[in-house]
Amino acid sequence: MSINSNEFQSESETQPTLQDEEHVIKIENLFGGYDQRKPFIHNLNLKVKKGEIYSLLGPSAAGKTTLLKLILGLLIKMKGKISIFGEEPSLSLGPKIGYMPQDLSLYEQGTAQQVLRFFATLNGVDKAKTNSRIKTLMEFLQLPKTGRSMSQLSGGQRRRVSLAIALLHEPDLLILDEPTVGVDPLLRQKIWGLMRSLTKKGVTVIITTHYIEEAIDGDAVGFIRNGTIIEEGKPYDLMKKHKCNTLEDTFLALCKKKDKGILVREQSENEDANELVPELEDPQSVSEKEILQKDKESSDSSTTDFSDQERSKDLISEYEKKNKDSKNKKKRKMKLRLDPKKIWAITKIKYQVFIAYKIILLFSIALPTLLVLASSVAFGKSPHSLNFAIITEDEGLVAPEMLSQIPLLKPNDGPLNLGDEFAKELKTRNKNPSSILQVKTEYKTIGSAREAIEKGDLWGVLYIPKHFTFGLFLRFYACSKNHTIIEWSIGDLYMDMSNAEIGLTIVEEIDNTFVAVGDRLLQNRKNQLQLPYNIEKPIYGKLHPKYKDFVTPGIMIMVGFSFPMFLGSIGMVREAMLGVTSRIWATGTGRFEVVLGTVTAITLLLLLQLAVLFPSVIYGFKVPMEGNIFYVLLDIFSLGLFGQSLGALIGFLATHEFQAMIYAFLLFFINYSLAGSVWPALAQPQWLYKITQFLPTSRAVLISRSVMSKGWGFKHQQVWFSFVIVFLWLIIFVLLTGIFTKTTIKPKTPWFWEKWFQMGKKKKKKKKFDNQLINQPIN
Ligand SMILES: Nc1ncnc2c1ncn2[C@@H]1O[C@H](COP(=O)(O)OP(=O)(O)OP(=O)(O)O)[C@@H](O)[C@H]1O
Repeated sequence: MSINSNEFQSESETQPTLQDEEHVIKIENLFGGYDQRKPFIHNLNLKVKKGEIYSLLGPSAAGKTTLLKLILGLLIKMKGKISIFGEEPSLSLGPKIGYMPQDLSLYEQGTAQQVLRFFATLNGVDKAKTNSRIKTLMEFLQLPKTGRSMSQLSGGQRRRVSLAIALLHEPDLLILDEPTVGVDPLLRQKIWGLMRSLTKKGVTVIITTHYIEEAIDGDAVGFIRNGTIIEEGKPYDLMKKHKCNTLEDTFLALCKKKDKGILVREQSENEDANELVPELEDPQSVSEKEILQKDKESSDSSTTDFSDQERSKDLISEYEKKNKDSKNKKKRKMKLRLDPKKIWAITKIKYQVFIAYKIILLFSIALPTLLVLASSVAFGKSPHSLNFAIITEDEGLVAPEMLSQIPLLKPNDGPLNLGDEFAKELKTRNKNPSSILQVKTEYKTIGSAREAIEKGDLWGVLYIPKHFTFGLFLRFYACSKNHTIIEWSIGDLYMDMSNAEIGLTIVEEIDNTFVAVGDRLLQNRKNQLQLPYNIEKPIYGKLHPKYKDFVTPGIMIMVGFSFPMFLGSIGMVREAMLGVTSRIWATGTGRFEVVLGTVTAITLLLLLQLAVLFPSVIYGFKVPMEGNIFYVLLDIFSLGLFGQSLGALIGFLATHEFQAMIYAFLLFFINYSLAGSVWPALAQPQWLYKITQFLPTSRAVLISRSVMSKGWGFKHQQVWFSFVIVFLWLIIFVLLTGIFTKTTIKPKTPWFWEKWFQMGKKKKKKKKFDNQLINQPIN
């Protein structure tokens, strides 16, 4: 069933709340744009009456979108006056305005209905009305009723969803940036019919369009070129005035007159300042090509009539002063608006994005658990199956009179050969394929074994010399100090030490083998070689601690911190790039509502992650949990919030997802390596340790480790003090997030970069100047 504009109109219950002010939009001497040093919009004046359709017409890059953003308060003006409904542009006007941006500025996930419902909530439309409005608008705009996601709709259908959003809450003012692009002629007519019927009810419409001729149906037209309105008036009046049959010709004629005027003025100023400027009779004498070229040049260089450096400086200082004044005023007026419905709508829409990628969502929930699993499987265990050779040339001790001098040796043992004993013990200890060493017997000379190490076939070789046993006998029982004898009693260990962990493991195994041989031979005095102290049952931890018990709290904290940081930053940048952020601001949704909605969404995800992680860690991987689990939860949670606020700041600073990813990676690796998560922080140089102990991540790792392996709680100084540090960081960063997350379009580059670049430029200029001086020929 198709619905025409009149049917739609009957549904509409627009009750304009306007007083009878004549002008809904009034702009005087406006300067503003993206670059605060070169305001693209300059000296612009415009008036839109209540209940009229005002068409803003101009070539590409004329400043139409920039002007609309200034009207909406999404860009900060530098000078001049903008009044909408008699007020300065502000968020509180959001519900009165329906905005359709030029770009789609919508989430690609979720169905058209879901997206419409989201914006209806942000615009304060109640539930019952939302459904009927969505139904009517979808029928009117010929949108498919099937639950297809936005990404499956055609370009034109998506733009119609975008238009529907602007119309949803029956606003008093419609600001439509090219609403008829991608729409067939029939529907275009319908849209104009709809606008006409809405204006009859008091709604005001400001529209930009590329189809200049469709503006003939509007009430007023403003021709914009190079950031300023060159003429405005009623369409037919303008056509009549410039003796043209179409609006397009009128615009061209106007441009030609203006250009000719400038050319003639410039010429006359140059030739004779007193000569009269001739009246422009024939605008056709300046070609269209010249006009387009001129427009192109001015938009490329972003220069405007207002390009004079000195004036620009005045403007900036005026702008800064004004900004300060308005900030002071705002401070007094500022009210914290927190609408739970809006916050929940933002949380829900974020989930729509997650849910669209189900596999990724499941993976995200399981991610911390998978990381702990990977680390407990792969980290902290001793290396094994290491190829190792032993070459012994030991001739042993054969003289019985010598053997009898060793009182602790078992009698009638026959000749003693410590080299053989050692080789035998080493093989016995490492007989399984998964033992630490794989003892290789094929190497007969030390040269061949060393060659094998060089080739990477062996990790090491132990060489036992010819008089090893004899040398040891003389050294210990005859107490010989002779250098040669001592040399006889020492074997040589050649190692590939390129992998420290493997090297140290082999050395430890050789040490243990020597002790085992000694224990076996000195059987009457077992433990003769044991160190003179006992390691008692540890007060905390286990006698043979596992690395996974150490590393798990660290990994949990790092995931709890970094995941929200990555998700927050990249999500924010993506939304800003899509234009969703400014569209949300335009509905009048406050920054804290957006921040809280996002935080809730990520926090819910964090909760899901913890719900999977904790049982797996405690029951699956058997990591000890000696203390109260609540402290660990609180710890990860606080760090998660900290990660989110850091992510929001990154989102503010970065202008591209790639940039956000680099910032986030940088912060992740700094924290990963300095927080003591996978290696004790006490291994750091002392000066660094003193600094890193104040990182929130270090403190969080310390808390979780203390609670999990020592059972400490709040009463313990280390725990409460660490929580204080974590909370302090959290508060500082939440405040910074609030300050930086502005409801206006963010600067292209962070202010400190800009300062840095300026300093660089100044230095370069100075250097150039110095070079010029140096290169000056000396007369
Ligand atoms: N995000 C931005 N940052 C910096 N400059 C911008 C940005 N967006 C637009 N501009 C510049 O501002 C000027 C006016 O652009 P604007 O988008 O307002 O033109 P427009 O009249 O809407 O053009 P079109 O009809 O092609 O959309 C152009 O020179 C453009 O390069």
